[in-house]
Amino acid sequence: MGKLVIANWKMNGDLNKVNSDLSYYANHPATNKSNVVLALPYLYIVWAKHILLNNSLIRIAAQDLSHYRDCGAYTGKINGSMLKDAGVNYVLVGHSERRSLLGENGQILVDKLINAFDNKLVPILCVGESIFNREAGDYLEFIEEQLSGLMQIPQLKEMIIAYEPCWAIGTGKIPTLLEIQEVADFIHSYMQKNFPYAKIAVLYGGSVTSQNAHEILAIANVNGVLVGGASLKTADFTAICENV
Ligand SMILES: O=C(CO)COP(=O)(O)O
Repeated sequence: MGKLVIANWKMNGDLNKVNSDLSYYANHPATNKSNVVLALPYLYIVWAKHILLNNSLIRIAAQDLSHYRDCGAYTGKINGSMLKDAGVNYVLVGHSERRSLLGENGQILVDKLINAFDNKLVPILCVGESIFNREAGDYLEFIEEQLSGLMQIPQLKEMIIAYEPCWAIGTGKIPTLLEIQEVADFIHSYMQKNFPYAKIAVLYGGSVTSQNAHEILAIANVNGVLVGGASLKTADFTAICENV
């Protein structure tokens, strides 16, 4: 399996954009691949599957799921079984915007991950330090703490960890290649030590562009990229996908 390129549209786009961008990606050899994943707003997922039809290899991710595992009286929530039903393959969990804006952490994230595993979705857990932890030099301890909830998940099998330093998201600032490699190596060895039976991929995210994607994707232990802003422009996202 080649390296993954995952677009996180966040709360952007409309039906016109879904129609035009996905038709374009489905017909472009650089993007019509099973290692290209689009994380769309919930509302557009079923329609996106319709546009992609059966002949497209592109996979769909959701940007979140409920921490309530059963269906029921949870107004506004979306369960893992509904995502599976809609043809979703992957789901983001614990994106730093949700951690900081909505206070998501700890048990809520563990429950979301269990909801994903129980429904055969591959979760993409986002981790990453603030600028304070980076400057204080305790960023690896911080990330280890963010990973520690995984110990509560016996059904952990296949999952993706996205290293997204908060200070690199939407800022145009990006760690050096050695800094990315250090954290990717750290995450791989943590997962190998604690979950030797699991299939793990580690991604980098934060100010990935068509200019820097090539060298980031060349780092051995980086198994792909998670792209925010640059994934909203079809030419830029296609250029990033041309690197894998
Ligand atoms: O948060 C991100 C992807 O999940 C990264 O966003 P940017 O690529 O806009 O920095």
